[in-house]
Amino acid sequence: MKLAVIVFPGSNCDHDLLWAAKNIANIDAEFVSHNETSLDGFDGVLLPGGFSYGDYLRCGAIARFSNIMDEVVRFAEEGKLVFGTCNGFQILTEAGLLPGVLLKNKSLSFICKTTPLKVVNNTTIFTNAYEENELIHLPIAHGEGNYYCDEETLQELKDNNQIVFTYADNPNGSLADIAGITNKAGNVLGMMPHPERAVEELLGSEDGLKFFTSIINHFKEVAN
Ligand SMILES: NC(=O)CC[C@H](N)C(=O)O
Repeated sequence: MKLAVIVFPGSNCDHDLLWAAKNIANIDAEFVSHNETSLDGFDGVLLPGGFSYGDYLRCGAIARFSNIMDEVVRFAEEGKLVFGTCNGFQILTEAGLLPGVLLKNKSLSFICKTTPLKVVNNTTIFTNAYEENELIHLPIAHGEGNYYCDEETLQELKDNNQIVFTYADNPNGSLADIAGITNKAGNVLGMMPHPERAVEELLGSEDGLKFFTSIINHFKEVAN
């Protein structure tokens, strides 16, 4: 099993994501430039946080047209693992791979802190190692993390069990306290918090480790 970590101009969590996957969780992973046109040889793709293209127009709005995104769309459609954290989540919504949008935080300020979250769906390929409703602590660092969608979409998210993480203490005004959602098929996850920044005691929390363990569990299951 091998994962690609996409590097966009302005990504700043790409090294954190590769470090967490490769050096901490022992998942084979490699950087892939946004300019590449193929993800052959990879089983899943991770979109890191950052300020791709300087957040111009809207966060993720330009990155969504990168060469590699056709392959990310293909992975999503083929049911392969696709994950985006923070700016990665914004790119996934801009690409139409996840419903809704990320608006400016209600406070209009950039928020950088560790925040409590609830794992409301532990049946996904990204969260199977967590307990249902487990309370975890992960860092957030964003200016535009205020999730919004229309009522019909929210109902669909609820009906299909697509809401995966909710904030226990809503920091940014997100609708229904949403911190992370999947697509309908469950193979694409976007979340504003950073599991990759919480994988070592040194970082203040190890609560992100089970995110990577979940992915390993999933691939073990697929292999059997
Ligand atoms: N850490 C990040 O990925 C930040 C995402 C985006 N630049 C924002 O401020 O919302």
